[in-house]
Amino acid sequence: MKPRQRKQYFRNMKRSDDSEREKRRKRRRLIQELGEQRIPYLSPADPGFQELWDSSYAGLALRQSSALPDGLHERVQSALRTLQRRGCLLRDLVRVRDRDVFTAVSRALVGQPGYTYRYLDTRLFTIPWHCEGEEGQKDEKDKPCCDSDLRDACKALWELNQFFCSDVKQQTNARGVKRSRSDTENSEDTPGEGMCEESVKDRLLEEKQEEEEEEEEEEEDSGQGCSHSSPPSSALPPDVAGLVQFNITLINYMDPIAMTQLKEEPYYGMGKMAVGWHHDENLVPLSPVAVYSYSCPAEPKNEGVTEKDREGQSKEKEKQKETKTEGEGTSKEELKKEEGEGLEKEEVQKEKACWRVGLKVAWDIHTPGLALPLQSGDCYYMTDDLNRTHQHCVLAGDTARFSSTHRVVQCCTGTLDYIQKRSSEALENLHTDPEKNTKSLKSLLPSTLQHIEDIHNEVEFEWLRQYWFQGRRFARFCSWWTKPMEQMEKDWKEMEQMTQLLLAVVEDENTAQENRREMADILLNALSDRQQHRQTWRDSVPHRKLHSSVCLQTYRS
Ligand SMILES: O=C(O)CCC(=O)C(=O)O
Ligand SMILES: [Fe+2]
Repeated sequence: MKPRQRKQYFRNMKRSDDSEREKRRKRRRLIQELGEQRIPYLSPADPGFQELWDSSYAGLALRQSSALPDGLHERVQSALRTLQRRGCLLRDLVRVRDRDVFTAVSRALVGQPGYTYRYLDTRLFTIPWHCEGEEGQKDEKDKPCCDSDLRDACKALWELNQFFCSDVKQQTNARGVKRSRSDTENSEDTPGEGMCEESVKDRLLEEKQEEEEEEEEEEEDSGQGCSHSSPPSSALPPDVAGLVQFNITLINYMDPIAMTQLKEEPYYGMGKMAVGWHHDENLVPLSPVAVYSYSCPAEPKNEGVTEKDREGQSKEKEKQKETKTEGEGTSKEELKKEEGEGLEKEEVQKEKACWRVGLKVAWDIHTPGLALPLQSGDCYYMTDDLNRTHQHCVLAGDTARFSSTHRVVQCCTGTLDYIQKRSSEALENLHTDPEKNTKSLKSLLPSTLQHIEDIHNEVEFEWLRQYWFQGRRFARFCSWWTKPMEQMEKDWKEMEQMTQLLLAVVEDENTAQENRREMADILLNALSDRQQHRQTWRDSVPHRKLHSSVCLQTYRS
């Protein structure tokens, strides 16, 4: 295991409960002291919105639904509904601030066969998408891994992905030209700068944000950091061939009627959040993200409730209006003023009925935030270094909504291909005597032994355990991962044997004293690391069991 990975594995455990408690206490105090203060944010109806976008959010591009061919909308929307109907979308159990929490949105990962995406300590496994003309990905028995319904759905998402690959590139090029022209014409004034006066409260706010971001950044730093000495091809800039190569899409779905516990956006007062402030993790540096947004009526079971609720709400509003205008002793001016305020409120209400993406500059409380409403079928792109320098959140509207978020994931340690190669590297050190049917270790070189134990941990914690709890949930409708993961479990069992063999060597008094000590050190380190990490998994097993309703195989641990 690379030192960095090791650090990541045990990061959570090293933090003492005390410091966690202290942090929580501090956060609560800051929120209290902040009171009602909010940082301004702009929406399209606000003056200065476009200027703010151009100056502080230039990496963001909106593609209205009309930019996509009609047929594509139909196929993609039907695909998203299929994923939902087939039960492929599930709330993820992720780790935030040392706690296991469910995401408010339900998700599925679709993408290149054999790819995974790791976020917030959870590794998702792709449902493979299918390219044009291809019969579909086959599993090991040469059978299609999904039925035709799902195959078509994944194909539509692949088609959308193709569209994004070329369109993002064009958009970026076009904007680049526009920007380099305007750079020479415009001054560098940032509208809105100084809008928020410095005060003690600002300072507190800043501290609060920094603290939260620190945690988010830390998450971002986790996972598949590619620290290989020579960069693998996947770490190269994403558009070396002149084309952006999105390799996966993370699908999101949420029906706000069914989710009553949504958090309020805390800094700007933007409204209820379906996804809190974050940077997207584990992407190739500077690669873009393309998002398709589809707001739709809620699923049939919820539809009645939704309609009824809305009807009720608007009747209530009407009633309130009536009583007010009829109110005696109200002067004309007062009426006008109230009407004006009412309009303003209604605008805000209308705006909040729509799903929006929120953006803010990271580490900054002076630049106003940006809230961009998304009509059904609209897309937006986050390009250049927007994802690094800014954070985004998703603000829930009134209807249910899907999004398909296309990314270029850092895949140097995240593909099946990669981990299979690592496994074989480790197993090369196992020698089987065909006659006596006994096994032994070929090399006892400390660096080799260390390398093998690292792989052993990686296979167990980054893949097998993740798969049993997260990936296996879709085995009932897609068999792509079933066989390779069974094989991986077999490999892992051999690695367990190798650890036993090493233990025997260390315990054998005939082994040279000097080597024995060194080997014992390596073994002890590896085993205590493994032990700690298994404990962490054991601690979160009850939640994960509930979540996946998958009975864990009697898994040795
Ligand atoms: O749904 C969206 O618009 C974006 C979702 C998002 O930020 C994410 O999945 O990381
Ligand atoms: Fe995101």
